[in-house]
Amino acid sequence: MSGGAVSIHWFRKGLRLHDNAALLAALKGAKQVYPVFVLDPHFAKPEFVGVVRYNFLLESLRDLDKSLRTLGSRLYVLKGKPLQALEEKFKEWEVTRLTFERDTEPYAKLRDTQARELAEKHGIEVITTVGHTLHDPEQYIAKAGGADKIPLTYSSFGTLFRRLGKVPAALSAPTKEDFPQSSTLVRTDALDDHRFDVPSLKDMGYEWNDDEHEVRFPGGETEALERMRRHLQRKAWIAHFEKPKTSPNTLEPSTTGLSPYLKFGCLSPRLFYHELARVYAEYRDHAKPPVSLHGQLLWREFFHMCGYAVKNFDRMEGNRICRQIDWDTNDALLAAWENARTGYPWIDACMTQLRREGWLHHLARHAVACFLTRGDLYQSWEKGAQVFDRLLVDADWHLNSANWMWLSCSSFFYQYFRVYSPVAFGKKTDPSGAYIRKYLPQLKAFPDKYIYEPWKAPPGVQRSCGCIIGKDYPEPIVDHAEVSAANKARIRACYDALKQAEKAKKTTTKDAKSSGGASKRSSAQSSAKLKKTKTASSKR
Ligand SMILES: Cc1cc2nc3c(=O)[nH]c(=O)nc-3n(C[C@H](O)[C@H](O)[C@H](O)COP(=O)(O)OP(=O)(O)OC[C@H]3O[C@@H](n4cnc5c(N)ncnc54)[C@H](O)[C@@H]3O)c2cc1C
Repeated sequence: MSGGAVSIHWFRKGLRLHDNAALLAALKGAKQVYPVFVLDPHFAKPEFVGVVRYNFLLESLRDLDKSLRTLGSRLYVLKGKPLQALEEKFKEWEVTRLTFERDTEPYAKLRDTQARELAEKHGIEVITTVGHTLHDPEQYIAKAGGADKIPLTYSSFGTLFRRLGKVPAALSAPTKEDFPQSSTLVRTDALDDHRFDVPSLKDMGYEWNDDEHEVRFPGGETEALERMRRHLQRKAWIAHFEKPKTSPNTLEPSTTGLSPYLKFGCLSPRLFYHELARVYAEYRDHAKPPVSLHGQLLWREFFHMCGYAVKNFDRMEGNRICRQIDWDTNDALLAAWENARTGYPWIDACMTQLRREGWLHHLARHAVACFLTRGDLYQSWEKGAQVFDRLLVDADWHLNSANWMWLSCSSFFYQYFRVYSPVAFGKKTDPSGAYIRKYLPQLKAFPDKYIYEPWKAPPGVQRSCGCIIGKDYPEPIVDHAEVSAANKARIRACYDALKQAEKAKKTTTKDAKSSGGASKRSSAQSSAKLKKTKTASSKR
């Protein structure tokens, strides 16, 4: 074949054709383009990635393949370790250009550096772009003056965000015409080569059980765009959306439900941002951050920046912004929480929805995260984040870690004395417990009066409801009033100890300075720093 590049566009996140700068770079002046996704069987394990999310991924790949075929191309799904799989194809396909969207998680950053080195060793040009966030996380850091100077409150992040200027416009998807000589881009035999087809769940070692799981969010760009457009048609709803006013226990999501699509990049955050702006332009009194939908995208942006800039963001140790708290370790309590066996119907219904659908409303996430950590069970937020990371269809390393730190009062939010009640919280928006009745059918016959506290129902009522507490459904695993009071005292003691340590450090530094030898070493304990920071808004 004569002149022009032979490109691999490597899809990882960014599973879309619209607003895909790296894909467009692959197409530019190319004589051949291979859109590739590498499935690493190492991660295709229910203990790492739950079946609901894996199914979403495969559906998204199928959708991508279908869309590419309408352009005369296809998706090439390779299996194996990404670097090995790519290197094989570099040689076989005589590749001259590799393009991909930059990824910001620690594992992905290392993988991408190695991929770049490997490609360059083969003399392959590498083009990377940013498309998973509104702005490049590097730009925030540069503007802030370094990774250790990034803002750690939402309001100061808002200032930094504005200093970066306009959010870049979303790019259009390539059309058939953008694929130069599209009919020759892909050898026709490759279109029928089933070696590269998207595998089934079963092929990847997963079992789907209709009794246990439900597809609430079908994967793919097509579905993402349709969902976004459906929401955008409800202009007044978009314009006046205020997150704290949405309900955590409606039977259909009361928020957009776009998180799985943003997580996998089936939907460009820039496209969503600009589409929202068009609606806002029609309403003078539209809602504003932090509670508006733009505000939600800014939370996403803020936490992505933090996760990118702060080392060990997904753990307590060595994480400079995470307060060190003396969490307990009790596997039985953790298992009861994870398996919806706490005896608190509101908490157990949420955990059932999570396992079944891979999704929970934000405030339901608040409720179960608070319950596991500072509220009731006093287990480490890291353990809870790991469970979420496995079960959520929208599991996102940055957002999950950040929100768990928030809810456990380890970072961003410090009002440890404000604890959610596992009884009263859900009742506020769903007094008759329709949500509990859906996810915990064993309780469905209980009168409204007892649905949040079935252990209070007299034995005769329990018998007539066909559910004996302690036999058919657990007794409450802890006494909320008792443990939450004790936990508040424990967190307060941790905060006080950290304050003392900070004070002592300051005195030592002052003494060292006055004796002429100021220590510049910033200890890992600066993670415990108790600056009088303005508490970030709890309205989100
Ligand atoms: C303990 C805990 C863990 C969480 N883990 C994740 C996670 O792994 N992945 C994830 O996408 N979200 C996570 N969230 C944030 C939030 O709950 C979800 O983004 C939201 O519920 C998704 O529903 P939605 O798309 O309808 O949100 P909408 O309210 O419609 O918001 C639109 C988009 O804004 C972003 N967004 C909204 N709220 C937040 C937030 N608090 N932080 C960051 N971004 C936000 C999401 O991308 C969301 O899709 C977590 C929250 C908590 C409390």
